[in-house]
Amino acid sequence: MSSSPWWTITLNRTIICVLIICIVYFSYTFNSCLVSSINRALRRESGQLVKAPDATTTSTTEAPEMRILGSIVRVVPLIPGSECNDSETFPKYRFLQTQGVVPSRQLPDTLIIGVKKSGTRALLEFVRLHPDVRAAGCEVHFFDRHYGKGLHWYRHHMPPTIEGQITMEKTPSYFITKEVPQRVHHMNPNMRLLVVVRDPVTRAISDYTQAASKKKGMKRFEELAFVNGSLGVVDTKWAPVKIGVYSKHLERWLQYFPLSQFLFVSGERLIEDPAAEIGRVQDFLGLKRVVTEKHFYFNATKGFPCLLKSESSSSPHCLGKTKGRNHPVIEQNAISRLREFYRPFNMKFYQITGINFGWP
Ligand SMILES: Nc1ncnc2c1ncn2[C@@H]1O[C@H](COP(=O)(O)OS(=O)(=O)O)[C@@H](OP(=O)(O)O)[C@H]1O
Repeated sequence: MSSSPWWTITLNRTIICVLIICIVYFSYTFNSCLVSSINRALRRESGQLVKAPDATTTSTTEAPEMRILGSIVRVVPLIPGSECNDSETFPKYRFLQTQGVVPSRQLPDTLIIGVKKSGTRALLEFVRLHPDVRAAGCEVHFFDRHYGKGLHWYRHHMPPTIEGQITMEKTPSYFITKEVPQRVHHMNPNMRLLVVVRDPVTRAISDYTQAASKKKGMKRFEELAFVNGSLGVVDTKWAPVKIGVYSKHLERWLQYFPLSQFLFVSGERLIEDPAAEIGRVQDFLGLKRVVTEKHFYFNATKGFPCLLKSESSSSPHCLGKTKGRNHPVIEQNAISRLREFYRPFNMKFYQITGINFGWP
């Protein structure tokens, strides 16, 4: 009887080992995917998840479904923090809990108060890469819409933190809502306030583009931005125009907070050089510069900086498709007229903040 040579036996054993490892790996991966998607579905059904009112909501509801090995799986774009109160599940907290450190929810000590369509989502997603920053994923709207619900309600919408971590929230409408500065001051007079600003003309067009994407048959920008659509008198009552008068809104905030508690972030620089702008933010918050150029890459298809990894995802990803929309072409006369309108307000804003944002 001829016995097999030793190398065939070794080869067979190696093949069997590799096969076993593969089976274990695939069944583990499949099971964890299945369990997490079942969990998500159950939590969604039981109404525990409050959806973000901006991009993230849109992306989640539009996410296509596909069938994998008989299970229906929803393909959710890689947008971090798309759900409120999603933070307990992060492994770092599970580890800390086993060490006896119990994270707890705190009221925010830092707010991104605006400005709408200036890059507030990008700022939040970039700064929360820092391990000492924890943020509510969705816009909580406590100080403008839900103030009557009280601080207990507000705190519940914050992510759990451990000592030394910053709790942050962003709701861009805070900047322009009259009652908000006083309410914030009443809760915490030492609140740190981050304000992202962008050329008010581009901002107005971005705001209009968003509104037009939600409402079919909307009038042209030029018809809405001017009284009687004549390109003569700017309609300062139209929200996309009104929001861009930054100096007026800021003056209201300055009645309650000193300038030293604000950091003004350039929306343009956040796109051109995100690492530099996030560096300023980290300095302002007294954080070590952990988020650097190594965290970003420029995605040529999207035309924007994107993240190589984030708090909730280890793979490269960009903000959702409602960030970085194509704007309609606006008549040059209308743009020039709006620039003329904003110029004195921009100058005032530069003077108050001590920063020349260089808007044309
Ligand atoms: N990295 C990156 N990726 C995509 N988009 C980026 C980024 N950085 C800044 N921006 C700009 O952010 C604009 C949207 O601003 P906001 O996030 O403040 O909008 S919102 O108020 O929360 O709806 C969005 O405006 P639009 O271009 O008009 O869509 C972008 O210009």
